Amino acid sequence: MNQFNEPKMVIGSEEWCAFPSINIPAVKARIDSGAKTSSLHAINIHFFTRDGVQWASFEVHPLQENRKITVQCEAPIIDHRVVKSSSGDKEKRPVIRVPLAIGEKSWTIEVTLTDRDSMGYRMLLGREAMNGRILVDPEGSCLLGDCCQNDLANLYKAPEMRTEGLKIGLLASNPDLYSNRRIIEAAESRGHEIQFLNIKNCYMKLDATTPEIHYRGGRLLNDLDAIIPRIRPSKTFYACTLLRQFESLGVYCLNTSMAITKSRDKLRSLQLLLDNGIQIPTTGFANSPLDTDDLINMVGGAPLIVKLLEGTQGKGVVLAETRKAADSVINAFKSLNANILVQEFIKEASGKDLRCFVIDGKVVASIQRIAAVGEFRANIHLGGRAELIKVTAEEKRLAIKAAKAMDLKVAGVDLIRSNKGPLVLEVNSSPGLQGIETAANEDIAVKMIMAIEKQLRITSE
Ligand SMILES: Nc1ncnc2c1ncn2[C@@H]1O[C@H](COP(=O)(O)OP(=O)(O)OP(=O)(O)O)[C@@H](O)[C@H]1O
Ligand SMILES: [Mg+2]
Ligand SMILES: [Mg+2]
Repeated sequence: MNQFNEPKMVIGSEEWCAFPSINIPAVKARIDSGAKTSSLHAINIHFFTRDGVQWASFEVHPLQENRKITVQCEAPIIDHRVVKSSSGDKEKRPVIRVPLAIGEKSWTIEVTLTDRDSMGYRMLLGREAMNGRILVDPEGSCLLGDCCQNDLANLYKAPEMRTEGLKIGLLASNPDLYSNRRIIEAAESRGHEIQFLNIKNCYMKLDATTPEIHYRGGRLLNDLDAIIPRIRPSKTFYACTLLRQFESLGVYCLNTSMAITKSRDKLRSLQLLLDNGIQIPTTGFANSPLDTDDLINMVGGAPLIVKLLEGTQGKGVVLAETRKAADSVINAFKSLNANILVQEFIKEASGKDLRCFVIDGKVVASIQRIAAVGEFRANIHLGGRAELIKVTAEEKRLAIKAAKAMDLKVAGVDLIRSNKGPLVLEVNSSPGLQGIETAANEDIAVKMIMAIEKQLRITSE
């Protein structure tokens, strides 16, 4: 018996509960008597005043691994508390007081609001909320009843739970490109509705309460489930701004703005690769032509590679065979105010490199690119040819690690085989499909669509 003159309820280590007053009919909570406070996954928290009291509006994705179902909530804020998370980080969080429904019972508890997206559970029930009412059987799970997919579909309205029939936007510049045509085909073949969104025709309204994205002519782009960004380098800045807007509207972006920004900055991405223990060719970078001499020494002298930071398709990559040539090329670029990096030349690669296509932490296809005769750059656009290759386990691991270092869900990782082992040259966030689909005979576009389906699927686990 407890102070309420009722027997205590026995619950397991995870249970379904609900917050009816904020329209959350079901959320699976991790029961953790080791934690003092309870917390609920909340994003886009905005504070406002109502009748002289501080309130917050926030969004909850109540189901694990599902960002598609969003509940819009509002509640008065009773406090802001510093909470130490399980990882030891301190965070100041708003606190709300809401009735918790669990099993047949309901009582009011205090809950802190925080972004728990990276955690397994959308809610954590701590001991303060359980005091006097609950006994925990750590071996048990969902002792008060489980919720199956059907229950959840009913609770959160069935049409929103489908993983077919997603509305996908392909954010790119040219609908006729092979890669874009293939992505559109693949999405349609899997029963989704996909629309081509030309980056230059999208514009946005920044506003705390009603942020929006419009398409030329005024059409509101507000009901998309996912965006596939395919962004050419020259459009990175504007397209990433658009992507951030989509992200803040809760639209799932196959590659995030943050990941694309990281990988597009050649120097930053090389630094990030090194930070993650990934080998790259020795690289030098300097601001002033006065340091050219030492810069050349740093990468082991000539022959060496000079790369324009904004280059792509191999266009800004130059091989300087002698020290004199290196010196003049570097100084010529500098005098044009071009940003360059200088890199050790991996001669033993003999004009070959590897492209590993990574989707969702797996290498789905790999090709070897072989430079045209008399050329050291293996780019297909420069006459290189692609052939299927079986990459080693180490190379696969390296490619996966490199994509992860950039947080890219979809990445084309370029590797080069050196005497020191495989080195990463770069990580591309919008890797082309033509060369690799043809050589590897794989439907990579469909795999990209399936990664979205997986992300937006509903799980009751
Ligand atoms: N340090 C190096 N040593 C030897 N060869 C290199 C080196 N760096 C680049 N290359 C060759 O030049 C090609 C182009 O270089 P890189 O990939 O860095 O440039 P890019 O312009 O970004 O090309 P893209 O983004 O289209 O793949 C590589 O695919 C590789 O074949
Ligand atoms: Mg590149
Ligand atoms: Mg490349």
